[in-house]
Amino acid sequence: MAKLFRAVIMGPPGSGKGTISERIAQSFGLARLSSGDFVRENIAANTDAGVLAKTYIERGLLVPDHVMTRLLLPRLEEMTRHSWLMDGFPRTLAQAKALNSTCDLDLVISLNIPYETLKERLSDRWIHPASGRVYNMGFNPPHVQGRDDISGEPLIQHDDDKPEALVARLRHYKDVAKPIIDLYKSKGILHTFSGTETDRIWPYINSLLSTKIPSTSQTDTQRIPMP
Ligand SMILES: Nc1ncnc2c1ncn2[C@@H]1O[C@H](COP(=O)(O)OP(=O)(O)OP(=O)(O)O)[C@@H](O)[C@H]1O
Ligand SMILES: Nc1nc2c(ncn2[C@H]2C[C@H](O)[C@@H](COP(=O)(O)OP(=O)(O)O)O2)c(=O)[nH]1
Repeated sequence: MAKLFRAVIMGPPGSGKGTISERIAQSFGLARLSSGDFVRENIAANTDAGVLAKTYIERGLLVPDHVMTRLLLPRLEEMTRHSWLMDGFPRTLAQAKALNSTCDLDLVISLNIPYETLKERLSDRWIHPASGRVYNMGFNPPHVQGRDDISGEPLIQHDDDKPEALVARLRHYKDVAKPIIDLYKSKGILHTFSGTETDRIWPYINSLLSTKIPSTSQTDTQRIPMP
């Protein structure tokens, strides 16, 4: 069996984590894991952690570390035979340390995107809440305006994607991400990509991963469902 590969993608809101994760999953056969999807699935399934998480999300807060780790780490432990890419976790140093004690990461991708670019993208971001599919009216519009391509269901916009909420979100990201980035830098696994366009960043990520994942089985591409 090819060596397993574990990676994390980090970046401020709107930096392209979801878009790039999708490309990586498709090109390299990694399972794509999203902490936001896990949270939403747990809320939908009414699990204890989901019920607790909902009380924070409804108030626009991050879910506390102990809830996130309780939710995610058991899932990662089940994935001993999968290569994966995680989007949205860790978001705090405590989460990074908890992840560290569960598995050895091979690589961390950090996206460094200018503020003006983030603002433009997020004001144009529409989401299909059930699947997490993301659209941008300029970059990747849905086939039918306001409707998800696969299900035909309505798309929504998050309140916290509005410009007035964005400054605070970005400041918060910078504060909490810095120690995590420093940690991964010191481990020698951090790779930072800067730019204003995903299509221009992607070839660099693609060629880096081509050197790191020479022969993963291409059969694992999937969004992992809840048990
Ligand atoms: N690692 C985490 N730690 C704490 N809360 C989390 C974490 N991941 C997700 N959440 C909670 O779930 C919500 C949805 O997460 P998700 O990553 O889908 O969206 P987001 O916060 O809008 O991120 P982005 O804009 O960067 O895509 C978050 O706003 C937060 O409340
Ligand atoms: N105009 C433009 N929009 C882009 C580009 N890359 C991604 N987008 C869009 C897709 C989304 O609507 C929005 C944010 O991207 P995302 O992948 O959801 O980011 P993230 O919040 O998961 O980090 O920006 C890009 O390169 N140009």
